[in-house]
Amino acid sequence: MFSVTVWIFIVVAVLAYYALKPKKRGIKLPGPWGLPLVGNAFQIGKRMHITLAKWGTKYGPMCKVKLGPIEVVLVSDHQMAKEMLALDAFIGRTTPAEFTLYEGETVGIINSEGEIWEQQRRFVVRQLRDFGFGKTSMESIIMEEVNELGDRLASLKGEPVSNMKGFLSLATVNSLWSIVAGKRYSQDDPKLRALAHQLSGAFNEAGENAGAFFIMKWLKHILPDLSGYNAIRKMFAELAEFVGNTIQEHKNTFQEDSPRDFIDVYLNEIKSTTDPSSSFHGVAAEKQLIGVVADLFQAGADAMASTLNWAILHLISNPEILRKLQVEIKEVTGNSRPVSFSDRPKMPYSLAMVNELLRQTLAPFGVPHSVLSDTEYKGVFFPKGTVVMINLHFIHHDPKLWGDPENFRPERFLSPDEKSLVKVEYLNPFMVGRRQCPGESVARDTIFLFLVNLVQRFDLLRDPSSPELDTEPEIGFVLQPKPFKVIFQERKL
Ligand code: HEM
Repeated sequence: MFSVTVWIFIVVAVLAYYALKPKKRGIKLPGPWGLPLVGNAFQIGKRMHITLAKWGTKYGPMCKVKLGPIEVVLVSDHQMAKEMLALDAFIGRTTPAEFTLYEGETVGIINSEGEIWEQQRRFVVRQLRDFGFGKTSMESIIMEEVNELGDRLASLKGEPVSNMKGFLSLATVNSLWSIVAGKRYSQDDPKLRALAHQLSGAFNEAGENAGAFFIMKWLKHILPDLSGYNAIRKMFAELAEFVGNTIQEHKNTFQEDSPRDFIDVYLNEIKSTTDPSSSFHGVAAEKQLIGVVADLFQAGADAMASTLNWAILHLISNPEILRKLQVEIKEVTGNSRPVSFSDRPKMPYSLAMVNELLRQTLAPFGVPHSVLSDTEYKGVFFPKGTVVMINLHFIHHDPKLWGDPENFRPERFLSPDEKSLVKVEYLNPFMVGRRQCPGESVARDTIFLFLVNLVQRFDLLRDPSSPELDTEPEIGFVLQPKPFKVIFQERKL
C-alpha cells in the first residue's frame, strides 16, 4: 500500500500534468449539456431526428452534441451544409472500425478517404453514368423487375399485401444485382430471398440492434453478444465471403473483350492497371472490389425499396395524389404502353412526387463526415477528427423553408400552374459536395419507373379491415413506415 505522502505526490503530479499539458483548442459552439461517457444519449431518446430538430431550432445553424464520448457538430442550415461539404477539409469519414467490412481496413467508397476513395469513387461514378453492358440498358433491367413485380401483385387478385417492403426489396436487389453481377432471379426464387438478406437485410438487422454500441464502443469488450458487436462482425464476414465467391465465379468465366456487368468491368480495370500505387493494382484490388460491391448494396438497395414503400403508404393515405398521377400517366402514354425514361420531361407531377418522397429523408443525418485536418469555418475552429452531421431531416422539415412540412404535398415542387417542376435548392436527399451520393440517378430512375408503372397498372387501396393508417415513421436509425396493408386492384386500361 502507498503511504499518504506517496498518494499526495501522485495526486499533485496528476493535477500538475493536466494543468501544464498544452490544451487542444475545443469546439466553441452552443449545445445541450451532457453527462460524462454517455454525453447527451439519454436526452436524445429514441426519436433522435425529433430531438436533434429541436436542438437545431434552439441552438441555431451550428451546435455541439455529445454522442457518448464523441463531440459532434450538428449543422442545421442548408446553405452552411452546402458550403462546408464543398470544402476538402470536411469530406472525411468517421465510421468506427467495428462497423466496416474488414475491421479497421479501408476498402470501397463509403468508409474510405484519400487516394483510395478518390480512385474507387471516380470509377463507380463513371460506370453508373455510362451504364450499359452488351445490349443491356439500365431501363430494360429496371423494367424487367417492374413487370415481374406487377405480375406478382396482380396474381394476388386483390388480397391485401401486408409485407410490401419485402416485395419491393426483392425487386430492387434483383435490379442492382443484374447491374453488378449480370444475373437476375425470378422474384419468388428462394435464392433471391437469401441474396437480398445477405446484401442488405442482414446489414439493417445487425445495425438496428447495435445502436447503443455505436455510441459506446467499449461495450464490445464486456458484452460482445448483447451489444450487437458479434452479430455485426458475423454479418460482415458472411457478406465478404458471399461477394468474394461471386467475384471468383466471374474470374472463372471472364472474357476481357466482352464485359457482362460491373464486376467484369472492374476486373478489366485491375488487369490493365500497372501502377503499383493504385488501389486497382494486383490481388489487393480484389478486396477493394468486394468493398465497392458491398457498399453499392448497403447504400442503395434498401434505400430504394424503403422510398417506394413510403410511396405506397402515401398513395393509399392520399387517393387524390394517386388520381393525379394516373391522369398525368394517361395524358402521356394514352395507357397504351408502359411509361419510359423518355417520358419524364412531360411528367412534372410524377417527378414532384419523387421529390416529395425523397424529402421525407430516410437517413435523417445522411452519412456522418469527419474533419480531415484542423480547420476553421465561419470563425469556429474544428480540430482534425471532429465529427460533422448534417441535420438533413430538420432541413427538409423546417417550417421556415417549407411552410407546411408536415403535409405530404408533391405540388410544393411545381410552378403555380402545376405545369413544370421547380428546382428547390434546399432539397438535398443525396447530400451535396464531393461525397454526394453517386447512386442518385440510379435511385431516381428506379423509383420513377417503379412508381409510375405500378400506378398505371393498379389502383392502390387501403385494406378496410386494417386500423387507421399512420404515416409517422417507425423508431430506428433509418426512418421506415410502420406496418400497413395495401390492396392492388388491376385497372381496366
Ligand atoms: C433513395 C435512394 C438513395 C438515397 C436517399 C441516398 C442517399 C445518400 C446519402 C445521403 C449519402 C451520403 C452522402 C454524404 O456522405 O455526404 C449517400 C452516399 C452513398 N450512396 Fe446513396 N442514396 C440512395 C441510393 C443509392 C444507390 C442506388 C446507390 C448505388 C447504386 C448509392 C450509393 C452510394 C454510395 C456508394 C455512397 C457513398 C459516397 C461516398 O462516400 O463518397 N446510393 N447516399
